[in-house]
Amino acid sequence: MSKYVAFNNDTALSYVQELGQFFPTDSELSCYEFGDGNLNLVFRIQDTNQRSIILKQALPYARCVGESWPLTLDRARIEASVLQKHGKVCPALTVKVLHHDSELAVTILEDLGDLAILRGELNQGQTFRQLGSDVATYLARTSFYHSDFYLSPADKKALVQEFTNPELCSITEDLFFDDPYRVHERNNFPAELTEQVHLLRQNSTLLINIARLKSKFFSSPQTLLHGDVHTGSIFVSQNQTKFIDPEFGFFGPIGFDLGSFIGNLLLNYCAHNGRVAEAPRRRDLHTYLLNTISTCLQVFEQQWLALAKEESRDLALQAPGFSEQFLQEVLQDAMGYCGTELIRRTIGLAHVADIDEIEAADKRLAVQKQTLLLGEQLILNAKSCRSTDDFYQLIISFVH
Ligand SMILES: Nc1ncnc2c1ncn2[C@@H]1O[C@H](COP(=O)(O)OP(=O)(O)O)[C@@H](O)[C@H]1O
Ligand SMILES: CSC[C@H]1O[C@H](OP(=O)(O)O)[C@H](O)[C@@H]1O
Repeated sequence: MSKYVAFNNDTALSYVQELGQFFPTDSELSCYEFGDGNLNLVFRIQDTNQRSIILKQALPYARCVGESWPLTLDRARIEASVLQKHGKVCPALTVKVLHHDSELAVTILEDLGDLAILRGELNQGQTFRQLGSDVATYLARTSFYHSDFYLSPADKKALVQEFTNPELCSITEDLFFDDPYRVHERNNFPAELTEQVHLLRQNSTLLINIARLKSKFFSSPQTLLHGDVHTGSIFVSQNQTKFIDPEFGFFGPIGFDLGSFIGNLLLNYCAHNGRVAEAPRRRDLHTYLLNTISTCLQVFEQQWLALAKEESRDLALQAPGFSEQFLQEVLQDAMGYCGTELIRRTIGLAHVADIDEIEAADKRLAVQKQTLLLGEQLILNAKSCRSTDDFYQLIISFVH
């Protein structure tokens, strides 16, 4: 019999007290639930001396929809294990796992409450100098050390099995590659976008590119991805960056995480057109976002190629020039996935606050038209991207 039970504030608190590991004995503890994500419960347990931990628990369904959308509890195991694997190769940029119980689908994490979620900060016009290089470092190190360049074929195949994540992958497969391109009740966009959406769905070249991206998502186990790199999955301060929430993790194409991240910066870029009235301020924020994208691409490339040169263990993959060729394809994939993130966040089920919180309907609509068009252009032009500079110049040519 399963011991699973969904916690409330009281039972989460008792569970932590029984573990007896995180606070001095006789501490006066309190607990409250404050999750704002689409899927899980998140509790903070704290004492009266500023000590606190986070308890995250998966529900047997998607929290944002309810029991009508059942969802595997195994996502908690996947999330904790990805964090442990990524934390080994990139400890400074990964939230720490303090405890995990797969049967209860519970993970206890370090409390990052001194930092803030990146999406909210960007929406308030905050900037973070180290963001582009930190994200690049996380993506380069986690993707390289879980790739065929580094792992033995046997270890890699065992890990691919351990991180098979069919139910969560199926959500991504539906929301990124199917729903936006067909009529579906999960989609969500204003009537004024109908004509643009209709044209998008009739673009046969676009649909072939979407098919290519989905096919690669299905069957390209290049590395252990985070699987859901958006600006709501990154905590930041002026001197720290921490990744959380990799429950969509699985072995997939390296370009998926990189493209998702850049897609979220571009969603924020376009949203500023509807959020920030003063032109000079808007220009500064746009410049910051473009510089962050440029830094992220360059540092990712530098670090990935350096790791490939110094740490590759597979003989054939060390052939001179191969890692550069491999990386070029990663960049093309990233540009395509970046486009799919822009489109699905505009007309699919899961939107972003960057756009949805724009109060004036006409300004919001103008932003939605821009993100849809930008997404389409990035997907259509992905194959012509041969370098990080090409990637950056293509973005510039579409946003200006
Ligand atoms: N380690 C943490 N420290 C502090 N707050 C956290 C931590 N992990 C999650 N949270 C809070 O809980 C919210 C939801 O967490 P998230 O992991 O994104 O949940 P979901 O899986 O439901 O998307 C985050 O936006 C953040 O406010
Ligand atoms: C019903 S899942 C929709 C969407 O939510 C996930 O993000 P998060 O849990 O971090 O809010 C993921 O991006 C899914 O595509």
